[in-house]
Amino acid sequence: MRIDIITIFPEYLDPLALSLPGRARERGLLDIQVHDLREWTHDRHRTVDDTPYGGGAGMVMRPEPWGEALDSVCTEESVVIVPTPSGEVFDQGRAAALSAERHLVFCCGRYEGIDQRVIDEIADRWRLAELSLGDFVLNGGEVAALAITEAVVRLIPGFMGNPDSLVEESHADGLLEYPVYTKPASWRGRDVPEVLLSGHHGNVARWRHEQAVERTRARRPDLER
Ligand SMILES: COC(=O)c1ccnc(N)c1
Repeated sequence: MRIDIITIFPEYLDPLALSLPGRARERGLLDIQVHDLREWTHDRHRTVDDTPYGGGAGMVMRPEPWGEALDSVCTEESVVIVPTPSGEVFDQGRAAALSAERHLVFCCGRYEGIDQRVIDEIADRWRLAELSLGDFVLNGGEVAALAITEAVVRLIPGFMGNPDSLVEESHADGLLEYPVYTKPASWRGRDVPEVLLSGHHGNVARWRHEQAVERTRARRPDLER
């Protein structure tokens, strides 16, 4: 998979060089390129924003630099992701679908947003995904691009050292994950549930499923089937 991220704060994406994505890059599973949107400006001040038509506070990102950046980066197989609070809510199912794609392009907006004609241009020429991390506002799309990238690339076949660890994750089966324990068996007077020390795999599996159902019911009734 190749991922291109276009932003006016490229250093915000430095964490992608660490840990999982860094190792996958070395193994050739993943190629991530971060681009400064100002590469596609031509004025002395490298201007990327201007005042909004119709008035109002703040600034809007100009369409020209975005248009040139997308012309330069996108191909016919690109999925162009625009992180925005007004997008569809990103979830594990979407992460799995995106992990099967060959090319993701992230457009990280700042200010009051990107001129709508850029979004319309993307929708006409490539596959557009306007995605939200949830009902809250950030100062820019970079944090969301980091989160979406991590959620997606860890699902790429061959990416995780132990693929078994992906099977019982939260949301993988539509439920929240069960509670986990490790040594010591007793800690500050708190004991590990007996069933987990029993060595009876059937009982352990049953207990874990019951815990996942109970936790989902309590915290995320919207996920209940
Ligand atoms: C500028 O982008 C955002 O504020 C944003 C992006 C994705 N999800 C959100 N909840 C907010």
